[in-house]
Amino acid sequence: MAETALTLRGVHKSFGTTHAVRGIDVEIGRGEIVALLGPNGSGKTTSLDMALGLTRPDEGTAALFGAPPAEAINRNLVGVMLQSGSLLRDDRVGRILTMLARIAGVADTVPALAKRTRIEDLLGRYVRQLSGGELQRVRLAIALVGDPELLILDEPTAGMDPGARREFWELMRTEADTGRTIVFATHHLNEAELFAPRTIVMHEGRVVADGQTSEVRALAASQHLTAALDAEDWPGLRAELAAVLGQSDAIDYARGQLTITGADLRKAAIVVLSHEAARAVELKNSTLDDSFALLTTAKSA
Ligand SMILES: Nc1ncnc2c1ncn2[C@@H]1O[C@H](COP(=O)(O)OP(=O)(O)OP(=O)(O)O)[C@@H](O)[C@H]1O
Repeated sequence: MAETALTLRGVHKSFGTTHAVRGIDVEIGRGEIVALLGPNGSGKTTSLDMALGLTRPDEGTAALFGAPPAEAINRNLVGVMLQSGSLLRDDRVGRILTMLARIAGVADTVPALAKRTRIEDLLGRYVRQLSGGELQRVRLAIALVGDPELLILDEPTAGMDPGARREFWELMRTEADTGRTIVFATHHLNEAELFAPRTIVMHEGRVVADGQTSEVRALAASQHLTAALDAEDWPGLRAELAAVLGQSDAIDYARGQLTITGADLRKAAIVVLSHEAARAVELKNSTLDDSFALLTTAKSA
């Protein structure tokens, strides 16, 4: 079998006037765990749908294990947990799983699968009786029915509280340890950091970063420097700062408050600290979400 689990080559997709995916190239090797990160509407779902053959690209090609997506899916190589697609509310969890396992020819594996995904006590429940977190665990079990090589998850923890989210990633860790390839879309940088060695960042239909999650994180790392300053002191300090700030650093002064954002503001901090008029000087590292915003806006500018 091909060493590459998922390939998107030069894919574009438009919906009417919305150019949702603008020529992306992605190759994911077997056994990799990859986070697909991006804000709402950045093209994550459309890209995964194209990889799965659910949406046809306007241009470019998609392949799973070197073959057309439908072929890999028919061979039970792929398990999916999509945002769309609901389960029959008036059916019992156990019946749904058994039915799907029978179709896949693995009916005898349901008890072990239920144990692994911690849904044993849910098997007798109706789908309509499940909480959001329970439903997602059931959907994960369904994705795992055919013991797929590749697991594709589109925002699997959407709507979960922090406890359910933590439990979900614990389950996923067990699945990852079996050597499965896992690709998941998320809005949460911390999920990428905790779980995926590789992160692909999408913004406005393009890949704006692709690499080791720690590198992507470092690329986006930023600092914020804030200080209080009277308006008459601002021109003098601005002149001093001009000598130490880089082109990509953003500087703003309004209503007595100075704010600077940049990758490394240590020199600027020394300048501001040594300026007598500046008060309440603070230098902070950005939060993960700040970094993400900086990364995506910087690339689209
Ligand atoms: N079937 C569709 N018809 C019309 N527009 C669509 C359709 N599917 C997606 N779009 C548009 O394409 C763009 C990309 O959407 P997509 O769902 O791929 O983004 P996303 O990154 O997965 O977003 P989210 O994080 O909100 O799920 C958006 O502007 C969206 O409104």
